[in-house]
Amino acid sequence: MPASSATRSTATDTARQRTSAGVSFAASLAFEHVGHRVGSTEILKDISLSAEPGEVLCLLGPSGSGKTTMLRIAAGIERQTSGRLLLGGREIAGPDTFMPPERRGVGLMFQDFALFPHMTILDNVRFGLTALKSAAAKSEAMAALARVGLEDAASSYPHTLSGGEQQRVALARALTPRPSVLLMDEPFSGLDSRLKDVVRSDTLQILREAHATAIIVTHDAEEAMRLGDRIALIKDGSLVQVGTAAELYSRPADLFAAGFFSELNVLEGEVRGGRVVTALGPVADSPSSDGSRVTVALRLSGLRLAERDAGVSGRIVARRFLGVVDLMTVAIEGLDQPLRSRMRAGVVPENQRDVVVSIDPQDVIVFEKAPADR
Ligand SMILES: Nc1ncnc2c1ncn2[C@@H]1O[C@H](COP(=O)(O)OP(=O)(O)OP(=O)(O)O)[C@@H](O)[C@H]1O
Repeated sequence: MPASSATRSTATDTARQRTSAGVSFAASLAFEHVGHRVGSTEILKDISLSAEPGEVLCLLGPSGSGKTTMLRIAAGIERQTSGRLLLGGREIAGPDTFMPPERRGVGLMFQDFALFPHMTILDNVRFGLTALKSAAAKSEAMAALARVGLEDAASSYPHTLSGGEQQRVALARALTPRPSVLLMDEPFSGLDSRLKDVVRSDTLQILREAHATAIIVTHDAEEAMRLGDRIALIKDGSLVQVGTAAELYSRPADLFAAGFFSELNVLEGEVRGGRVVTALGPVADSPSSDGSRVTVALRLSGLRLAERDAGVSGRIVARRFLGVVDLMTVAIEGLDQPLRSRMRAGVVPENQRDVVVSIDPQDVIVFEKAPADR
């Protein structure tokens, strides 16, 4: 009898019970100067990027930046118009080469999971194992279900499973043929936010156990930070920056990259005597010569408001309680636009309007070039 989703163990329980996957077929996947054009539209521009064996690489970028197109090219569903693609160092697509999708050993998992509704969970998982005899395929598929903690759901149908369970079945199905690289397009976007956390950490653990190379597309910076060994930030078909979460957060390549990882106040600054000076006073050191114009990004958490202290005077013009923090908008003399601050809730008394504004140097990022140059 099929197990009902109510009697099945939770994702957290199953994370403990799962059998571990001794799969190790990871390969590197490299884009070398890949460009893609459809008619007169340039969708990808000279992308060079490599996912190393066993690495989880997140492709992060706004809607329409070209992330899905990169996955489609990697899978062989689409052929790039310039550049080369290498799998384990071997060219699989280039000016004179094109290996068809079924020979690449690259797995694909899309956001809607795409389970076949009329097939049992077991049949869904063994669907990709056409090369194996029936008994071997069944035991491989059962092992894959055990890996995601859903052995007892084998004879159930997809609609009886929760969103998180369906996602784990889709992951089992994608991993069963032991792809050398697994490509995942927004795999958690259909899950509600509480379930997302559990399923994401389960997925990461399963990918680690399988030693799989994975490229995961997301438009959510926090998701990329949680999952990726490295993050590749894409904008308008170009690679903006690639690095660890800490590198992208602390040393963003430009204002766009900085704004993708935190909400910002943006100020104009000028270098005077080796210091960047803004309407909030000196905010950072600078190697640039006196008189250079710079752009200063200040994370909202770095704008401190106090009743009294050293700093410039400001007036709170709007305030919103967000639970852990208060989001406050503060007008400052000499600045056309008010600035925003996120501070621990209640630190600034509710009736306080006039405040002293100072900054936390850790939350200041200086861009030496003017935004127009970017
Ligand atoms: N076959 C096509 N013909 C014309 N334009 C296309 C084609 N495929 C993609 N595009 C365009 O290329 C751009 C990149 O699309 P892509 O789906 O790769 O972006 P994305 O970053 O994955 O976006 P999303 O997060 O919204 O899925 C978009 O502007 C899209 O409209």
